[in-house]
Amino acid sequence: MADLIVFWHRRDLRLADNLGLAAARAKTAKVVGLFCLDPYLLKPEAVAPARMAYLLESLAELQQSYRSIGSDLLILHQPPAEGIPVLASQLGARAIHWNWDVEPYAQARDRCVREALKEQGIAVHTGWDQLLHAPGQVRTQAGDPYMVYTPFWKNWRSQPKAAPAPSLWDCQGLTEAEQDCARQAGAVPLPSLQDLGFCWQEPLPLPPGEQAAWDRFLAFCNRDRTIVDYDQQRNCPAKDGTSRLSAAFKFGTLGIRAVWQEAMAAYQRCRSDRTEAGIEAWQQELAWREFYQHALYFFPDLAEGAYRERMQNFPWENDPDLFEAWCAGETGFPIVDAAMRQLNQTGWMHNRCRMIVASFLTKDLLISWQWGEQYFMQHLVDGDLSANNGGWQWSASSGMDPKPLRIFNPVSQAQKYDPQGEYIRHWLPDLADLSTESLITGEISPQQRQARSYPAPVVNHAAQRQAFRDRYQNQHQ
Ligand SMILES: Cc1cc2nc3c(=O)[nH]c(=O)nc-3n(C[C@H](O)[C@H](O)[C@H](O)COP(=O)(O)OP(=O)(O)OC[C@H]3O[C@@H](n4cnc5c(N)ncnc54)[C@H](O)[C@@H]3O)c2cc1C
Repeated sequence: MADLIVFWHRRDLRLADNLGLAAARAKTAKVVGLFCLDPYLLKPEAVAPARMAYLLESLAELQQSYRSIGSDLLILHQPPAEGIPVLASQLGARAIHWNWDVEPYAQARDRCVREALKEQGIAVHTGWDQLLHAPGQVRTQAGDPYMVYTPFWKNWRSQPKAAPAPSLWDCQGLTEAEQDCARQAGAVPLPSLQDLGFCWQEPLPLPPGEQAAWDRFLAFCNRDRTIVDYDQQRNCPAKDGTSRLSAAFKFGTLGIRAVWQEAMAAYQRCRSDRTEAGIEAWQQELAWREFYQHALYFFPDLAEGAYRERMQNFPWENDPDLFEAWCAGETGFPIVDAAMRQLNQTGWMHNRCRMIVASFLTKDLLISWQWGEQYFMQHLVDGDLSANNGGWQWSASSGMDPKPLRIFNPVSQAQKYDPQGEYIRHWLPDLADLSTESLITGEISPQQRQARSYPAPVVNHAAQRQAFRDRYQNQHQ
C-alpha cells in the first residue's frame, strides 16, 4: 500500500493551483486532506458570522471535491498541536504537508505542531503558496523589507511569477479500517454554523467554494470584463466595479498564480492603453495584499499596535456612545451610515467606504483605530489580519504611509464618489426621497431627520478635524 501523506489545509481551501498539495501528490497517490477547526480562532467575539459561514461552506465543497477524486477531507475540532500529531500517528502517516502563513499566531501554532510531530517521528514539509512572492523575495537594494508601497510595487511587478501548480486529479483514499482509526483519533463530521454558535442568514457577498470563486473571477476578468474599467469604477461604491473576491483570497479558494496568469492573458489581449490601465490597477491591489502580508511577517508587532512610534500613545477619546453610533450607522453623516449599514447587513463593505468610515472613526470621533479594526474583524466576510490592520493603520495615520496625515471630509468624499447619492439611497432607504444635495452634504433639517428617525450629526467635522490635527501635532513635537 502507498505511503500516506496528510495535507493540512488552512488558507488554501482548494485542489487547484495549490503548491503544497501538488507537492504531496507528486510524492504519493495516497493523499488525504485535513482541516482543523481551532477553538482559539473560532471565538464568536472575534469572528464574523459571515466569515464563518463562508469557511464552513467552502470546507463542505472541498470535502466533496476530495471525495469525487477518491479521497477525503478529514475534520478535527480541537487545538492543532493536540489533534494533528495523534491523528497522524494513528493513521501511520509518513508526513504532514502544509503551506505557510504570515500571521504571528499561525507561525507560533505551526512551530508547536511541528515539534509535536517531530516527537512522533513524523516528517513535516512546508512552503509558501498564498503569495506570488514570498516574504524576503522582494527587498530594497539594501536588502531590507519595503516600508513604502510604491517602490515595493515596482520591484514586485518586475519579478517573474510562477506558473499555477497542477490540480489534484485522482487520489487514493483511506481504507475503511483507516477511516475508523481517524474517527477514534478525533476526526468528526463537519459541524454546522449553529453547532459552532454562529448565525448568518443573508446571502454571502461571494458564493463559497473553489468553483464559485473561479467562476466569479472569470466573469470579472473575461466575460463581463469589469477588470478593464477597474481604474475608472473602483472608487464608486454604487457600482459593481470591483471583483468582490476578497473572501476567496482570504481563504484561498482561489490560487494566486492561476489568477495572475489569467489576468496577464487578459492584459496581453488588450488593444488600448485604457484597458491595460484597468488591468494594471487591479494587479496593484493584489500587490497591496502582498505588501501588507510581507509587512506583518517582518513586523509582527503591527498586530499589537501603531507602527509609528509617535502614534503609540495617541490621546484617543474613546467615547463609547460615539462608538456605538458609528457601529450602528447612526452618526447622522449619510455616507458613513450607509457604509456601516452595508457592512452590518452584508458582511462586506466597498474599499472607498472602508477608508471613509475608518477616517471618520479615528479623525472625527477620536476613537482608537484598534476599536474599528476589531469591529471589522467581527463583521467582515473577508476579515484578514494583515489587510485589515494595514487599512486601519493607514487611515489612522499610524502606519506605513509616507504622507501619514490624511483627514477625509465625508461631504467631499460623497460628492466625488457618490455624486448622485445612489449608494446612500440604497443603504439608507428612509432618506431616499431627500434631494441628492441633502444626502451628500448631510444638510438635512431637524424636522426631516425627525420624520425619518434619522439622528442629528454626532460631531462637527471642522471642529473635530482641528482637534485631531492639534493632538497629532503635539505627538510629533
Ligand atoms: C480600514 C480598512 C480595512 C480593510 N480590511 C480588509 C480585510 O479585513 N480584508 C481584506 O481582504 N481587505 C481589507 N481591506 C482592503 C480592501 O478594502 C478590500 O480588500 C476590498 O474592498 C475587497 O473588495 P474586492 O474583493 O472587490 O477588491 P478588489 O478591488 O477587486 O481587489 C482585489 C483583491 O486585492 C486585495 N486588496 C484590494 N485592496 C486591498 C488593500 N487596500 N489592502 C490589501 N489587499 C487589498 C483583496 O484581496 C481584493 O479581493 C481593508 C481596507 C481598509 C481601508
